[in-house]
Amino acid sequence: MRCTSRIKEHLASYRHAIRGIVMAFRYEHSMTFHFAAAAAVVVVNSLLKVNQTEWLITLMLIGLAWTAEVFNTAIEKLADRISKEQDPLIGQAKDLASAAVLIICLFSVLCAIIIYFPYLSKKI
Ligand SMILES: Nc1ncnc2c1ncn2[C@@H]1O[C@H](COP(=O)(O)OP(=O)(O)OP(=O)(O)O)[C@@H](O)[C@H]1O
Repeated sequence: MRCTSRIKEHLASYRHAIRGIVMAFRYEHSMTFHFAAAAAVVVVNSLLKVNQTEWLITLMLIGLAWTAEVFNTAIEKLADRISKEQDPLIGQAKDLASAAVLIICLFSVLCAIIIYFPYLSKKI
C-alpha cells in the first residue's frame, strides 16, 4: 500500500473518532454532566493551585470517565441493534456497562476528596 493512501486511511480514522465524540455529546445526556464535572475540576485545580502530579491524576480520571461513558453508549447502541425486546442478557450487558461508569466516578470522587481535603483544611 502506498504511503499517501496509508496516511489518508489514518486521517479518516481520526475523522470517524471525532464523529463518535460529537455523537456521544449529542445523544448521551450523561456526557454533558461529565463535561460540567471536568470543567469544575479544572477550575478547582486552578484555584487551589494543585501540584503537577495532582493535575495528572485528575486529568487521567476525567479521561477514564469519558472513555467509560463512550464505551457504555457504544454497548447500549449495539444491544439495541441486537434486540429492542426485553431480554435478561441485554439488560445485564447494559447494567454492566453502566457499572463501569459508576465505578470510575466513585473512585474519582474518592481521589478528589483525598487531593482537595489538605488544601481546603489549610484554608479553613
Ligand atoms: N432490551 C432490554 N432488555 C432488558 N433490560 C433492558 C433492555 N433495555 C434496557 N434495559 C434495562 O434498562 C436499563 C436502562 O437502559 P437504557 O437503554 O434506557 O439506558 P440508559 O437509560 O440510557 O442508561 P445510561 O444512563 O447508563 O446511559 C438498562 O441498564 C437495563 O437494566
